[in-house]
Amino acid sequence: MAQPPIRIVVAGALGRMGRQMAEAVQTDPRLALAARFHRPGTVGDGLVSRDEALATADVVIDFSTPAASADLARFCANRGGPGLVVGSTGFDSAELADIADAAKTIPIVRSGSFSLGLNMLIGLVEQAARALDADDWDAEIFEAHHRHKIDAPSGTALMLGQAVAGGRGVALDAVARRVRDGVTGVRPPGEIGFAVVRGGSIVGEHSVSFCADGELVTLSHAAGDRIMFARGAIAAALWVAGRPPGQYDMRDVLGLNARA
Ligand SMILES: NC(=O)C1=CN([C@@H]2O[C@H](COP(=O)(O)OP(=O)(O)OC[C@H]3O[C@@H](n4cnc5c(N)ncnc54)[C@H](OP(=O)(O)O)[C@@H]3O)[C@@H](O)[C@H]2O)C=CC1
Ligand SMILES: O=C(O)C1=N[C@H](C(=O)O)C[C@H](O)C1
Repeated sequence: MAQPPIRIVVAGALGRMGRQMAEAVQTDPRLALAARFHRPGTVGDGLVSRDEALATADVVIDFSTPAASADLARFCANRGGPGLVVGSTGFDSAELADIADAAKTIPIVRSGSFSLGLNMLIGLVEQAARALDADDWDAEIFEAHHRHKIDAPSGTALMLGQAVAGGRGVALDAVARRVRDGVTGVRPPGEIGFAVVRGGSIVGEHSVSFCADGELVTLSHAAGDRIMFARGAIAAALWVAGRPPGQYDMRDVLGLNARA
């Protein structure tokens, strides 16, 4: 017998990704767009309040802001559901702790990128970082995005940084150089550098370069259309519906994480 469609609620509904998500959900026969909500007080014209929306949901897909996503995760955990797919980026440590806490009660898939290609690249970056000695190969991460993006480095760049750090067996926070300006001194070995461009309508470009004396290895990804983030988030929503509580990422959804 055919499965009933999974009921999706879209949060941050008037944003770039919120609009893209609603469109993608509506055209997917496995899903029903149950409701959309935006900021508190923004109702009408197809938007309902958060409380009303959540009452209709199997899964909420949320691309909004770090503060709004952390608040939503707390709220969903307190009411015992629904499960969440969180795409927002730029979280501080308190917001991340709130999400981790909520994931003790509800299932949450959170990723800085819902792109299939980018999540595959993460594994290649980790493998390269493991193989290339950090004393000889300087790791530099580049990202470019549209002029409206408000956080930096991007969530994806930080995921790539985590992959380099993981491959090297170090903590990213201990070796990340997120900004350079002025007389910065000689580059210390083992540092993981970040460079950021903001301009125009660039959807998202990322690369990781390993730079040695006389040679350079670069692994890169370019996003040409936001629709593929929306498709990845849909895959995550289908995967997370009915899962036990826990914090998952897109590599879990794609079966790319080895979990005990
Ligand atoms: N993980 C991934 O694959 C991807 C992640 N992203 C991330 O998703 C997030 C959103 O990106 P994008 O759509 O481009 O940004 P937008 O600014 O276009 O959209 C975010 C929306 O969230 C709304 N919002 C703010 N507070 C609340 C709230 N309390 N409740 C509900 N909605 C709220 C904003 O409203 P208002 O306009 O009124 O401020 C805004 O419309 C960013 O963090 C971005 O980095 C983006 C693409 C892919
Ligand atoms: O804000 C964006 O647009 C994007 N944000 C995500 C990030 O911070 O990495 C993903 C994607 O690159 C687009």
